[in-house]
Amino acid sequence: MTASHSATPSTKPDASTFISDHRAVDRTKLSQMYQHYIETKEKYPHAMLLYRVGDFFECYFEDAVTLAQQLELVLTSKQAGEQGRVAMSGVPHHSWERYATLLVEKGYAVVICDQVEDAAEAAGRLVRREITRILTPGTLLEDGMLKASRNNYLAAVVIAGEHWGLAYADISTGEFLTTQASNLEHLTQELMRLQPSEVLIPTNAPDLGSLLRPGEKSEHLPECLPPSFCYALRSQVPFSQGEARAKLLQKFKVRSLEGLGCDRLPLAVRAAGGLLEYLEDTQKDHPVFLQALRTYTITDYLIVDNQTRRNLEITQTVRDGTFHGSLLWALDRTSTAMGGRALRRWLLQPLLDIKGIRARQDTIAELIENTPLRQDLRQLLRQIYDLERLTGRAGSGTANARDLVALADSLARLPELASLVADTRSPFLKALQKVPPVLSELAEKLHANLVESPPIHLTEGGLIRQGVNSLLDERKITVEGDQQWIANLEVDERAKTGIPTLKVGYNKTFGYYISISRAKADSVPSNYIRKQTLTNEERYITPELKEREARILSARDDLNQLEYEIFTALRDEVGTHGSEIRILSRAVAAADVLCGLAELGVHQGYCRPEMVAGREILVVDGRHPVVEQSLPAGFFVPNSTQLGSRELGVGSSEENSPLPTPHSPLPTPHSPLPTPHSPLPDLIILTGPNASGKSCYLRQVGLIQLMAQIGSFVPASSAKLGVCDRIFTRVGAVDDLATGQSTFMVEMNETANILNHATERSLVLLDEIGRGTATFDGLSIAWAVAEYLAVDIRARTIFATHYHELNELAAMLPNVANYQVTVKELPDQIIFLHQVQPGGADKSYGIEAGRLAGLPAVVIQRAKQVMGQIEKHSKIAMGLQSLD
Ligand SMILES: Nc1ncnc2c1ncn2[C@@H]1O[C@H](COP(=O)(O)OP(=O)(O)OP(=O)(O)O)[C@@H](O)[C@H]1O
Repeated sequence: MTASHSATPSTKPDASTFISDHRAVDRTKLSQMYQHYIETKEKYPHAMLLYRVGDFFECYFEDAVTLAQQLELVLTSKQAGEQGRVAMSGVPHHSWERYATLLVEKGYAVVICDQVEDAAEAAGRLVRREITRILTPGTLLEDGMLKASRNNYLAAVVIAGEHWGLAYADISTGEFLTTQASNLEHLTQELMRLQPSEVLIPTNAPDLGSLLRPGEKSEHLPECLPPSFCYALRSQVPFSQGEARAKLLQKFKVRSLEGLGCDRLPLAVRAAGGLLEYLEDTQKDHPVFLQALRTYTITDYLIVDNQTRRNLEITQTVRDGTFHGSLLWALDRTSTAMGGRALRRWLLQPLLDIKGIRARQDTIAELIENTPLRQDLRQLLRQIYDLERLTGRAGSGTANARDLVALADSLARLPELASLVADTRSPFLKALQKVPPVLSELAEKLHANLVESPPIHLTEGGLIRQGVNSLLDERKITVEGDQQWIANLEVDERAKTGIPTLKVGYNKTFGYYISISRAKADSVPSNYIRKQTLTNEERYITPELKEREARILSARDDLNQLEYEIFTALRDEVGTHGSEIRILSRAVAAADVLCGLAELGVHQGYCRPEMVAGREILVVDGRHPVVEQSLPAGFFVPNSTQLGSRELGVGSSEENSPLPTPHSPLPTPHSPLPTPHSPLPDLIILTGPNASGKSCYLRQVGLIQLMAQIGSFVPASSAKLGVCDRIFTRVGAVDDLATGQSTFMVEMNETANILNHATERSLVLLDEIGRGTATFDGLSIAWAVAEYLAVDIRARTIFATHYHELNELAAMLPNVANYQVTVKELPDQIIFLHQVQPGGADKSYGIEAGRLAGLPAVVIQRAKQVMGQIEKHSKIAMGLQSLD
């Protein structure tokens, strides 16, 4: 590697000494290669062009500057003909994938222009180069560029007023879905759920084809699209109804879109068609194999907005964004990459349909009951590689021989899986029984053709077994014979010359040679022709050796070419079975998720929740699934929950005593605590000292509900749960500096969103409201919000607060109850019991918490004095008292 290519931090070069703008050059003065570079670059003005020159991929002009800056490489220059020096930066050819991945992760599209012939073949003329790959964040296939545990989505969006269409595909797994809905907020939420790597938007922007990197602003980016994604600006044409429809009909070889479920969804069709066109445009040489388009409806699933997903730490923690400590981390016992991705999808899209939930529960129950089946399945699943992605790579012609061997190994396991589940009742497991015989035959064929551990490179031979192809075998015998001749040559020549250190060697530049130490150089035979002199040795050739070499090299090239052809035919054959393999992959993924959940249920002592159509959330001895796993066994204190049992408008008149109308004068006090026979509350005011466990309890209830709606068993001794339509959370906000919003404004926006969208079927979890403003304002808002949720909406709500005044609501509203997290107060310390019990706390122990945190004693003393005074003269307390 030359210094100019080394991956060391860039130093600031003197830009006046070279040209870094390709438009500023006189092309006629550039040497031929640079002319070709510019021609190629102009076809892909918005991508980084990596151009193969010998052992490096190089960038010139502005791309060189970007490459050096983004990847901290040295920026240097290169003589480009009479024109002078141009900016240059480069990376070693064997590690281009690593550098391309980094660029793609930073939101760049990368075009690979490779040499497609040997420099020697070109013999003086310009080496032939071609575009071999176009990489954009949403169209990756390469193993090393994708995260095994998550899908890599390419999305396309079409917006028409308040209506929108969204299509998305993972080209590595073949998933392709589309939907249409109204309300742009839902579009934002859907994109946040998917976290696409790239989003296509049709625009009239002048710089079509460009890729906006995350955070990059553009007037062409509609406001409802979150700035955190990469956006590709595309022409409107492929997103038009006519073009898009035609593209879909042609791709899926159907006469109407009815079968795909989107014939009446014009925006969904336009988005899907535009996405297909993009794939054709960027993946010319790597045809993308997609499964039939599926149409879905966002309201068929539990809506968990982004805020709630974050607060409940479903896929990553709030504190540091890590996977470790998230719900997914706590639940994932899957054995395959496909199962891991499916579990993530399930968690991000829980069900509303009780039947669907119960079907998953039934399978988990069966797998829990049948321990041998569960264990055997898990054991076998561990031996199955990523069939979805291996098939995708085979279909697009990017799979190597190791991929095909892994695929064959996995396909060969499918009949074993099928026989394991022969007696199952579960439709999920039954799906594994249907292994088309053609797939077993394919596995056999791949095993019979490919060697057990083939090399990564496809053009250097060593891929195909003996006996597969007679021509190949013949050529192998010739090459082996020639190699033996070379091996014998060393022995013969040593004997002839009497030089025991004589060796026969090979290198790429000189081919085969005879090497003799310089000390013996005088005694070489006369037919030796000296070729190279090194410090300690002389290298020779003989006419005979060269003749043999030509034969060997040409035979070897032929051999390698034939092996490559046999290999690509096999790979294409795998591609033709893509659909069958992917159908089974999905079955394997679902079985794996359910097996993992069963395993988890057994080891963590989870129960099967009874899913009902009503509104109740009844949990006996519930636990937080993540905190429980982070604490030593037995340390977590279980707590029960009873919320919202009454069906609205149903039941006895006694049970359904009318609630006060919104904002009517507050009613007279009611019994503050629910007795076993009294109706269960819709809203719980939860008080308790700092760090007693309020937040943990809130989240526990939300997580149990969410787990139940993916069909999982839950951490509790028993549970009866009505299906929720949405889960909302509001948890201590942080300043949103990016949008310039204060803590309080973020909090109010989130609260407004909840009050505007929650229904009596929703679960609302509020962790403090109104703390970011003056005490009176905060308390008043908290009171009004609680009242609105309990009276106007009647959403099932847990409201954790340090405003003990809210406890008075329970005395006035029949569907509000007070609970507290208890502590034991000793003379010089507080013991956290983490028990949630009926009743309201009357103390916060905030000053005590300050003492424990190390505030100076005088400050603590003074704080106690001030508190005494406030309590004595508290207008808040007086005001509320007067409501009685
Ligand atoms: N049920 C429980 N069993 C055991 N430990 C618990 C339980 N609940 C909470 N904890 C522990 O107590 C710690 C504090 O809990 P949490 O953050 O929920 O308190 P909090 O009442 O919300 O505090 P604050 O009012 O200061 O926000 C947690 O980190 C957790 O480790």
